[in-house]
Amino acid sequence: MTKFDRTILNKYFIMGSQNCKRNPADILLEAIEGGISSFQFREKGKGSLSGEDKVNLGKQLRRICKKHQISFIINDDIELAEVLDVDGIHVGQDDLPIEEVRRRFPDKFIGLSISNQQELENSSIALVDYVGAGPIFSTKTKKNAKEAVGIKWIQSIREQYPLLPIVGIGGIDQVNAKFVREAGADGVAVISAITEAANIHEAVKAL
Ligand SMILES: Cc1ncc(COP(=O)(O)OP(=O)(O)O)c(N)n1
Ligand SMILES: Cc1ncsc1CCOP(=O)(O)O
Ligand SMILES: [Mg+2]
Repeated sequence: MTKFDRTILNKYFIMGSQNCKRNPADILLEAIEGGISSFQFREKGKGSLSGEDKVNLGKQLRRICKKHQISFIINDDIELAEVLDVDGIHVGQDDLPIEEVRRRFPDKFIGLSISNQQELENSSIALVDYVGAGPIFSTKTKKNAKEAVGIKWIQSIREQYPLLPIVGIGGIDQVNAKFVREAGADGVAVISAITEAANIHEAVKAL
């Protein structure tokens, strides 16, 4: 049983090998040293690994997170959630329905992507531990990402759900992160602001 604590959303690092110009394990270690609060393994999109290679990388990154007591969240891949004994699972609107994820994983924490009011109204928010709100700003990292919704989307969710843990995602960097938090988010979820940084320790600290 992994107890969910909203502070893990503070600096939520997301990465797969397709985001890395060098060894993913080294990047994750440096990000942990810099002060990330959680990690999502998102092996997805052009250049990503599959099959045994994906599992092996997942195991390596899982071990690193366990050693440093950093929450490990799997993106989309329910089968790998079991193999890697993850702490949490993140799914979006086009993934396995949240009711099914909760039924299969009563004791893990679950995050759900919410990009607009319709998705918010049609989702069983009571079943999730947190929501990923975005894309807040435009992103070059995810092809076919939805339209950027701006920080007003965070304000809107916060008004409707005063206690719901929220993490902003999409185009967030060291300059705009503070606006996301000021709008009511518990934290920021980032890929390129860390993976593309020349100095990963400094990049995480500055978020
Ligand atoms: C924290 C967080 N928020 C949102 C997402 C996006 O999830 P989804 O909409 O399912 O898109 P993919 O990441 O699966 O391409 C996320 N991964 N993490
Ligand atoms: C996975 C995902 N979901 C919405 S935007 C996004 C990509 C975020 O990447 P970046 O932090 O580099 O904009
Ligand atoms: Mg998904």
